[in-house]
Amino acid sequence: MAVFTAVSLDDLTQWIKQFPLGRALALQGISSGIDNSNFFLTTERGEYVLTIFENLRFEQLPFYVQLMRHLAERGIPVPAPVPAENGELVVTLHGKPAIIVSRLNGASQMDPQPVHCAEVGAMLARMHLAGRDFPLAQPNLRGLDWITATAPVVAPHLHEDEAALLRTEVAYQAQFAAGATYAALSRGPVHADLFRNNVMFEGDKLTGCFDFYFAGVDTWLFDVAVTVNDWCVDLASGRLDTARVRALLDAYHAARPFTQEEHSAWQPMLRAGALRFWLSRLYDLHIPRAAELLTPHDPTHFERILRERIAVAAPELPV
Ligand SMILES: Nc1ncnc2c1ncn2[C@@H]1O[C@H](COP(=O)(O)OP(=O)(O)OP(=O)(O)O)[C@@H](O)[C@H]1O
Ligand SMILES: N[C@@H](CCO)C(=O)O
Repeated sequence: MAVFTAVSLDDLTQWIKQFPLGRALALQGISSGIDNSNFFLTTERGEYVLTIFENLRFEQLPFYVQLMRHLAERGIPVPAPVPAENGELVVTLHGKPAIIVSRLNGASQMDPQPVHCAEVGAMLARMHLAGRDFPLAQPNLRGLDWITATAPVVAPHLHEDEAALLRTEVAYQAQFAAGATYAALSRGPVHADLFRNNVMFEGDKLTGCFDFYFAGVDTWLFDVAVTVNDWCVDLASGRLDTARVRALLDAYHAARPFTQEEHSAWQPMLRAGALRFWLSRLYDLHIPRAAELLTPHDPTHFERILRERIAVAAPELPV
């Protein structure tokens, strides 16, 4: 659980007046999530989510918040930010940037079947296409620059075989990213963290996705790889489940066909997606931040996935 910044209903009495939401009636800390402080907020107008940003700076937020607004306006089911009376989307709460967004219905599907993966694939492709005319640009802040800078910070905490894998994979990814295939990949705003716990379902129907605070401009294929590595994985072994992979990729491909370069880049991108989350989980485990309550995610899950993606050819992209 993570509520890094404590907030009470009393704290909101005056603060909420800058939003057209009436009085705040109830506030409940949300027990999942490791990056921001999140609260379910009930006001006289309805149900919302209040997020206080613990790590992102004020000037970094317009990208995420405007992207959510942009996508919501184009029919992608994402939380719509609520503007304050003065038009601002991001305001200050307890000295930190904060935002109120609409609350999505539904619940996470933590045991996804091909039908759910198809919904996710179709939505992801639509999201990529809807982001093409988004005017703001910010790099993926967990991209290769971050990976290259962070790996040496984490490496001293690792066993030698893990440190060696980390070094080798960072070098492999740096080399791949310098090549012509990588340069030819389609890119744009990507979610970059579209895990099971960031998507809502009602029955088999996807109702929305949230947690855009790792979004950035990167290759669309990286986003697909991150999504497949989570939605289509056998949790015990790290192997990909072919039926789920097929369902997700076919649905994506139907809305936004994969390119020739993307076929060549698929396996390296699956590795890149695994490396990114192995490293961030290692970082959170070995270099923790102060929090009232924090349960770090298990890094060995993504170490297993990375080793598996290096060793085993993934199902190919559809043609
Ligand atoms: N717009 C929303 N509608 C409904 N529920 C939401 C919404 N935003 C967040 N939540 C709930 O809050 C929880 C935490 O949110 P979120 O995943 O954004 O936090 P986080 O700290 O960025 O998490 P992490 O980075 O670990 O995924 C979610 O699991 C979900 O239950
Ligand atoms: N999805 C990430 C958490 C950060 O959002 C993980 O599973 O490591």
